[in-house]
Amino acid sequence: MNIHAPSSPNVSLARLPHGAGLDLPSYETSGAAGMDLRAAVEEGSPLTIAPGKRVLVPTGFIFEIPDGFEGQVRPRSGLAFKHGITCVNTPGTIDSDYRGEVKVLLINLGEEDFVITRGMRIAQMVIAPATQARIAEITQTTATTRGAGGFGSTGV
Ligand SMILES: O=c1ccn([C@H]2C[C@H](O)[C@@H](COP(=O)(O)OP(=O)(O)OP(=O)(O)O)O2)c(=O)[nH]1
Ligand SMILES: [Mg+2]
Repeated sequence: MNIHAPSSPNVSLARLPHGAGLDLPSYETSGAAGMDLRAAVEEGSPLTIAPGKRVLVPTGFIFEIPDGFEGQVRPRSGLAFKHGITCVNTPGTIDSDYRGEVKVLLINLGEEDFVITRGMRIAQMVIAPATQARIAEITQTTATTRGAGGFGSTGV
């Protein structure tokens, strides 16, 4: 179902023991920006998020994202709209040199318990270009029309 541009980066996934049998993260439509991530919670032991609480949900995979790219973990709008489930730290940042399991930090902003079962698509990951800037300290900044104006300085 995925359509790859010639410049699409290769992302390799290593399956952890508790990810056994799970479908790989996948793009659900040909133009989907994010691949859906699935919950690697134990079969028969669903994870319940009470209202106002947060949980770290395992995905069962280690990602190898190539240099020059990052993974952005974002909420799914359906879960957010229907149940108030979102990512606390959205977008979560997955560094290209990270070799731990990707986990999703969810919070329940709804009014009811939300139950996460094995294989449930809980969030999505966008692979995006990321650069490291050359950082230098200076003593004087260049003048601009905006200057220090911000936070609504240009009007509504
Ligand atoms: O939603 C997330 C966010 C991060 N991570 C992993 C991958 C990322 O590369 C690493 C560190 O993330 P981040 O830099 O956001 O966290 P930190 O609090 O700054 O931790 P660290 O000191 O390890 O960088 O944690 C996840 O699995 N899920
Ligand atoms: Mg960090």
